[in-house]
Amino acid sequence: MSNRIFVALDTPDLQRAKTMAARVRNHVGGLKLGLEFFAANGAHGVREMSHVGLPIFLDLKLHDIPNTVAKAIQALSGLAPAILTVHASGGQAMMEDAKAAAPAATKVVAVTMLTSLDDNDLAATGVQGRAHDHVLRLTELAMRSGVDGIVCSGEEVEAAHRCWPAGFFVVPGVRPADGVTGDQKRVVTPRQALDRGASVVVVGRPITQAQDPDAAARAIVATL
Ligand SMILES: O=C(O)c1cc(=O)[nH]c(=O)n1[C@@H]1O[C@H](COP(=O)(O)O)[C@@H](O)[C@H]1O
Repeated sequence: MSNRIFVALDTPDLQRAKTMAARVRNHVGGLKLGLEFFAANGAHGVREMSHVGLPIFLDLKLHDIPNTVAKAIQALSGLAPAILTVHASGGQAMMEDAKAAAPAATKVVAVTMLTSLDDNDLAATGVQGRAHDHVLRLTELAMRSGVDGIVCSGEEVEAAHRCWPAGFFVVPGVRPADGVTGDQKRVVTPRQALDRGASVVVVGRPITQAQDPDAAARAIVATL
């Protein structure tokens, strides 16, 4: 994949997602469709977006008992996304069953700790220690379970990559140097994320909420 930017099309509006994809398709390597899009448009919407001709990252962050996650993935398998997310905190058996249920060509990646959380948020959930250590523990668990990789922030990706050299690393929560962070807390630039070992970076609002999304996407690509 020459362009390693996936644009997050976080909208419930299929037409808006199509229009945005058409505007930026020459500047990004793939489209990420998440809960907001899927709740409104379902499998039909994902099929429509696949006509754009870019790899689809279906980000549903599945997190349930192993049987339920496996059956959900089987139900989605006709969509054959390039990338699909589950939560690493669902545990090893859940990740093993998720990988077994997914089409061979789909990379199953496990979300470690959301980029919208910091050390204090982690403590509030009852987990002792730093975000960095929590991410590395979950990275090892994901690696043992046989999934293809993880989602983490740019703050941990270098260490995670060292611990799992063959892993596939998705880094969201990236912002251009002058970007508004919004609800993201563990933030780096797209360039830093890739330099530190990200396989792909996810960029949403810095492109989709820009006055000129094509120019914003081009400007990010120019920094890489
Ligand atoms: O799995 C993800 O893609 C994800 C994990 C994570 O820890 N943080 C995170 O922001 N994301 C997703 O990445 C995208 C980030 O969007 P922006 O903050 O608008 O760039 C959203 O679609 C989130 O759902």
